Amino acid sequence: MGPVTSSPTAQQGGSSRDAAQRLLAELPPSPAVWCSGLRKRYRRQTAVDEVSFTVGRGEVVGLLGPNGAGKTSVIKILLGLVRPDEGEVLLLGRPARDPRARARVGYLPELFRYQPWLTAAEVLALHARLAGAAVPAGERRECLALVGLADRAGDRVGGFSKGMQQRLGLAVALVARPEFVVLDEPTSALDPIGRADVRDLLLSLKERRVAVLLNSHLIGEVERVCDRVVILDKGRVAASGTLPELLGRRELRLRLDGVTPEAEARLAAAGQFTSSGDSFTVALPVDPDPATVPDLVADLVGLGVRVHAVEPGRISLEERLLDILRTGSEGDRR
Ligand SMILES: Nc1ncnc2c1ncn2[C@@H]1O[C@H](COP(=O)(O)OP(=O)(O)OP(=O)(O)O)[C@@H](O)[C@H]1O
Repeated sequence: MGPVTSSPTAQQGGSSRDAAQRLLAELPPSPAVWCSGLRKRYRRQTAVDEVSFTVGRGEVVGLLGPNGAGKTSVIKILLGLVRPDEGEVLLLGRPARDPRARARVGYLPELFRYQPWLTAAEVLALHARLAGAAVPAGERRECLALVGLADRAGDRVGGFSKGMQQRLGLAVALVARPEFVVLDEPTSALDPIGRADVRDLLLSLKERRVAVLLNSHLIGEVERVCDRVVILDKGRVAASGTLPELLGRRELRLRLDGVTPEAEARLAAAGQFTSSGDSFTVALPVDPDPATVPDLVADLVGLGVRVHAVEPGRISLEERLLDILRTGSEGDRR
């Protein structure tokens, strides 16, 4: 038999494989999470219903909703801990149950307990090993310092307060250099300083392009750190979008007396309004014409209304959330 030479077809195969690999390398990385059409029922209880959303790389997304809305169920499905009845999940571009994807994900569960006989440093070492990551001891110490537990590294977890255990949980979620971090109520046991620390920590993760999914009932916290919000209600996505998209609606708060039916019609022409006693709130378009407010006030005065106060404002995420949950849907639902 003569020497083995690669045939032109094999060379072509090789070069097209190289070209395909180059093309793949140039593609933007897959999102941290992509999920579509998730459904989960527990007996007669629908916990998750047609849920689809994405968390991009480096994005901080807030998952909001009332008790029982399905937030933890969605998180468990995304992490491959609960199998959905329907729907698909890709975690860092791989199926959620793929250990290679899960090794790159940090998770702080809502309810957790670490082995009380281990020290904080041992818990971190254990979790780094479980994730298959070779994290040097110095880096593990830094991780404890990041959550304010530097001086408790050698203490047994059984003697930790609830807040200290939650701080340790955060360190566990971060120790294996994750690309995606899921935090289920990370500040429920923390004091105000601890909450501020977590806020700084989330901002530093954002800077490092680590994606975060944050489930929290502390709406102000979500409003400060999240790029985007997904609101769940009765297992469904009631609304989602960036904060400017969700809070885009501007409001005008007025204190008026002598409001006649004509004046009410004029208010309604400016935007949908609600009233309580002498307080009127008009929902303005996202980008109102600069003349909208002075024209409205001039017309109201012309109609004999006495204008005591005019206060422009933007609604808070909390108000928007309550609005969405009370009306059960959202006008500009995405
Ligand atoms: N393992 C389970 N077995 C039976 N029902 C479950 C289970 N897990 C969740 N559920 C039900 O699914 C629904 C959604 O629960 P889930 O814990 O996902 O809500 P949540 O939005 O995280 O609530 P909370 O804000 O109170 O933590 C609830 O009605 C709950 O009772």
